[in-house]
Amino acid sequence: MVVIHKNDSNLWPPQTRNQVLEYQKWATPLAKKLLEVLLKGLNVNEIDESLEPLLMGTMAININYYPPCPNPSIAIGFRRHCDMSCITLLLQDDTGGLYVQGTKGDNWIHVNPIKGALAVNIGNSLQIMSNDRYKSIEHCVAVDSSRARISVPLFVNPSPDSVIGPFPQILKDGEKSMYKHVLFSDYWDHYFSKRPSGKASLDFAKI
Ligand SMILES: O=C(O)CCC(=O)C(=O)O
Ligand SMILES: [Fe+2]
Repeated sequence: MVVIHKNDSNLWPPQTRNQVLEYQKWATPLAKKLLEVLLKGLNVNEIDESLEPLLMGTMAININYYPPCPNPSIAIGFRRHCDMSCITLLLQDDTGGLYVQGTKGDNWIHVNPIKGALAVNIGNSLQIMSNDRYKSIEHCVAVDSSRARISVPLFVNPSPDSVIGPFPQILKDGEKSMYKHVLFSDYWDHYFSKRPSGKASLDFAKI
């Protein structure tokens, strides 16, 4: 697994660096457009220079490889979790194996791979900023007994020095804030040190 953000593109092995950077370049305006559509629903009409670091200040791309597993019933490819991002654009091959939690929280739904399509997940940061109007999606990955799988998530994250909390536009009419304002890098450190399962990863910011 390799992580890329603004200034560390040199960490990518030369064999994949150009393709990864090209993909990131292609996906950035798409991510912005998707965020703009989502933010319109929160009465935020434009992602201007002041909002850009908050919503998409850090882009990270992972390449996940899941080898075939002889006994999938006792193994997991990726444990249940919510991403820390605002949104995640997920490219997957045709093996399948990604499951998302249904809205009632009691059933797993398989995300069938569709050629040429990206799955778009809401992450914890957008749930916090939207004061729960948008819900981060809990997901996990099962392994296959005979086929390998590759997925390429692009995480659209706040910059580490962003302070995230519900947008003032949402709270202006007296709506109760569900979250405190937290420094994204503190939240990130907590998430990766404790690895909280599923939706419990929102507790750090909950009031
Ligand atoms: O492999 C996948 O489809 C999902 C991977 C994932 O959830 C992640 O990297 O956060
Ligand atoms: Fe994920």
